[in-house]
Amino acid sequence: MPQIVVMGVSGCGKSSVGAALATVLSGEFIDADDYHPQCNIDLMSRGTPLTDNDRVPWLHTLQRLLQAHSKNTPTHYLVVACSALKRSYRETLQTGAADTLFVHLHAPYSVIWDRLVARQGHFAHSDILKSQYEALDLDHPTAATSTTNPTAARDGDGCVATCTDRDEACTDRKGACTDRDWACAGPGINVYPVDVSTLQVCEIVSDVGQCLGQTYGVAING
Ligand SMILES: Nc1ncnc2c1ncn2[C@@H]1O[C@H](COP(=O)(O)OP(=O)(O)O)[C@@H](O)[C@H]1O
Ligand SMILES: O=C(O)[C@H](O)[C@@H](O)[C@H](O)[C@H](O)COP(=O)(O)O
Repeated sequence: MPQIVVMGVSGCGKSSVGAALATVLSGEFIDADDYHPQCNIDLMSRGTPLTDNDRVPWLHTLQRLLQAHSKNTPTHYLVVACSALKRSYRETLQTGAADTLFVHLHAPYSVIWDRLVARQGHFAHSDILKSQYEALDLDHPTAATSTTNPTAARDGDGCVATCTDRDEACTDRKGACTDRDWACAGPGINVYPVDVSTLQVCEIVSDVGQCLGQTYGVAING
């Protein structure tokens, strides 16, 4: 069974969805938040965004975990909640774990902002959210494009450039690629976009779980 990385900006629901998805898949769950060095936690607690350099050791730790899982041809899924904001980060995570799939939880800025402000007991300060959207480097289409966020708006246009490629690239894995299937975000990177604006966690898990079930022929629990 492959590795599933649940990705997106801080507050999009990675931990909630990732943990629930691992449960219905009878898989293992890892929260990338638990692998940040203390210096990164200190920065984010103060509302200071991480840089590429800050993220490198953290991403390599996660990459080793994904690689170890992939190499052992496991009989269970590994679900990792990790922001994976940039394409280069996703490529790092997939190094040595080419069968890793990504589920991108996305919503307009205002939706996520409200959730972050309401969230209790997390080290990340809501002030990092703007930088998270700015860092988000998407190369796959998403339905939601926020009018308040120029990065997201640009991604909507980016769909035109990527749709043709992803149709072909998906053929290897599934033989077909529709908007409801795993979208290919470039060679070797498969992304499944989910608009989390209105869906509850259980609905998101059901949606992703069904897609996985169709792709891998494995029934999900619940
Ligand atoms: N689909 C959803 N609908 C409503 N609230 C959600 C949803 N997913 C997560 N939340 C809430 O939003 C907040 C952020 O979710 P969390 O899982 O911590 O996100 P992340 O791990 O991406 O930072 C939490 O308070 C969580 O309960
Ligand atoms: O790359 C980063 O800047 C961080 O990893 C960030 O994306 C992540 O989201 C934080 O760890 C906050 O944690 P939550 O995403 O759980 O809010």
